[in-house]
Amino acid sequence: MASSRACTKPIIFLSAFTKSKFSHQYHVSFINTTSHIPIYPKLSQQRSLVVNNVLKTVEPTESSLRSSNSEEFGSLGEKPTILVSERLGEAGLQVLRGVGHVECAYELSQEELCTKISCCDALIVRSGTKVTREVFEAAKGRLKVVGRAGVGIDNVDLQAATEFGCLVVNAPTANTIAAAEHGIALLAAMARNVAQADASTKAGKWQRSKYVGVSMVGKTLAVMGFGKVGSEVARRAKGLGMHVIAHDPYAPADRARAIGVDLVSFDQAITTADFISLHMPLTPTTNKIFNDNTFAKMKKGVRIVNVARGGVIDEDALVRALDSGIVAQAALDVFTEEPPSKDSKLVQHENVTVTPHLGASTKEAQEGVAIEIAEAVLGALKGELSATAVNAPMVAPEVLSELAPYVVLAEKLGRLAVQLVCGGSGIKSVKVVYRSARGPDDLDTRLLRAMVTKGLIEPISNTIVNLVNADFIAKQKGLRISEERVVVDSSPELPVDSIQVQISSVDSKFASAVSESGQISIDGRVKFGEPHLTCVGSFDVDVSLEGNLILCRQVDQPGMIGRVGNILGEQNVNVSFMSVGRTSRRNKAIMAIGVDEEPNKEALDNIGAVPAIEEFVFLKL
Ligand SMILES: NC(=O)c1ccc[n+]([C@@H]2O[C@H](COP(=O)([O-])OP(=O)(O)OC[C@H]3O[C@@H](n4cnc5c(N)ncnc54)[C@H](O)[C@@H]3O)[C@@H](O)[C@H]2O)c1
Ligand SMILES: O=C(O)[C@H](O)COP(=O)(O)O
Repeated sequence: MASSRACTKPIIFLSAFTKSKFSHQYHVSFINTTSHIPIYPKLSQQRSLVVNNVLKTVEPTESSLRSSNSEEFGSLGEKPTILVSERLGEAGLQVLRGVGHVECAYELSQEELCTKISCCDALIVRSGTKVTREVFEAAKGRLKVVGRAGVGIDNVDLQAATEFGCLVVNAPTANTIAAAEHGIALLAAMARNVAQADASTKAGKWQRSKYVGVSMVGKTLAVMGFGKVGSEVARRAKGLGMHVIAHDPYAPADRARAIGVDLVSFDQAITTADFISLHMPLTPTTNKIFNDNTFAKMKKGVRIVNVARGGVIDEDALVRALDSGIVAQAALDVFTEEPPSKDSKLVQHENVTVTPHLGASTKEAQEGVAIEIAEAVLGALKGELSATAVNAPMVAPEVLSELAPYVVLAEKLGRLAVQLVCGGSGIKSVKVVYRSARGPDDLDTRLLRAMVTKGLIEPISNTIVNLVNADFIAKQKGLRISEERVVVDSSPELPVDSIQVQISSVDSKFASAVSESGQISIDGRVKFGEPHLTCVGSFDVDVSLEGNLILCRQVDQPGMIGRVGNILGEQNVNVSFMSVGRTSRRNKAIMAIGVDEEPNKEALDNIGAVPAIEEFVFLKL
């Protein structure tokens, strides 16, 4: 049950002081697209790409991206700088050049990369650039996004990226077919000794009996990793008349069945296969998963293709397995170390066919990957979160779209709440209570939690918080953020009825913000699409959260509004909203005053000097 109480006390809303609700300072709009998931939280704020939460609505079609210009990054003040450290298709470069300064600098040493990165907002890499923790450190907070023009992100230190609040996006679909075709090319080339026979013939020999191959039809192929590439390889191998089995602990059996493939256990796959094709990512679990033990279980004379990642094979063990004849042949596109050393026994082995990581290297795939990554990177630079983000939670576009105004509310409540704390950095425990008519499983609060966290942390530190690093930063600062869902009887059309932020075990600068249960507590809701503060401690208020806010507690008596209004007016401070919440007639009241400008010390002193005012606080939104 909710520990929070309902705000039931009367509210006096002073429309005479109210500016048009449309003259707000904050605008939020979202981009709805199937290829990009927009993200609100000023992902790139540390580089001032999105100031005052302004995001522009654009149609993120390919054509609009092509025609887009740096105005979409208007708040950056200048075009973003994008470093492309490996060759990228021209179409993608053109998309990038339409909006940013694009520097293509290939084969950089780690030192050179670290030097350049401090001047870059985005970095685009393929598999050849190691984006290590040192690179993120050297970026000094400027790097907002790393775009991996391809699938595998094992060359990017994701943990470091997350800690530095840097989004990592990849382009996971455009090279699938190219990789699958290369897998099949290697399979067939290996089975028929194409590479070896080619070299021998070019050397003037005519060795027809030496290069007798093996047939593929009717043979069992084990596809290890039944994802995008694996399933396309399986489909093609079926077309070659092979019997295809697959191992993938996470793949749905019905997807495999649909293309006539049986999902089997790891051991079943490797013990029964004549050919094994590797298509799993390199992870701590798959690292050297093919080793002396696993080779020993394989059928003698098995043939192995690897277009996934070199690291999934213990390469020394593979040499031993080739020498002993357990593995008859291998065809490898990828290596633990790339490029492999010139005297690599594996590369030089006569039963091994090698290519230099060419799986994704078709013209078509590279153009597709380049466009895919350019769109994802530009989206991230605009404050959107690409659907291909790999170190941030995925939030469905429709969820984001309906949460848009609540996201603003959540950040502002966090921002207000922390300013109510004496010495804000001592906060340890925060609770966010969401009141909603929807069932607990029908509201994704990760984005809201991230924004409350952002609001809580940013005013009291120089850390920039976004959806990528919010949970990490909170944990790092020892801030425990718990969430509570309260089902209320309101419209299920609205995702959230109200949000309450409670901070416990702290003293407040404004004692009236402390609720009866002892925590600093503020509530807000979205009204007319705009965030409003609706409750402070035990007092109901109703003030639009824009500009800045003065909260005063006074003895409820006539003339208070006029007196404070006059003081502010004399200092040319424009009052945008006023609202008074009171406990009972002529008793205690809280006056919430929205002001466009920051009042000077004299104005604040004068407000404090009004005899009926018992306490007040100025809060920056
Ligand atoms: N050589 C190249 O140029 C090239 C090109 C594209 C992709 N790749 C690599 O191929 C691999 C697959 O790419 P994809 O696009 O199909 O990725 P994907 O994510 O679509 O598929 C990977 C599959 O591996 C499965 N998997 C994870 N752990 C596993 C395990 N322990 N055992 C078996 N399966 C496991 C996953 O469930 C997933 O279905 C990646 O390593 C990628 O980097 C290489
Ligand atoms: O993971 C990938 O996408 C492939 O390995 C392709 O890598 P590349 O972009 O370096 O060719």
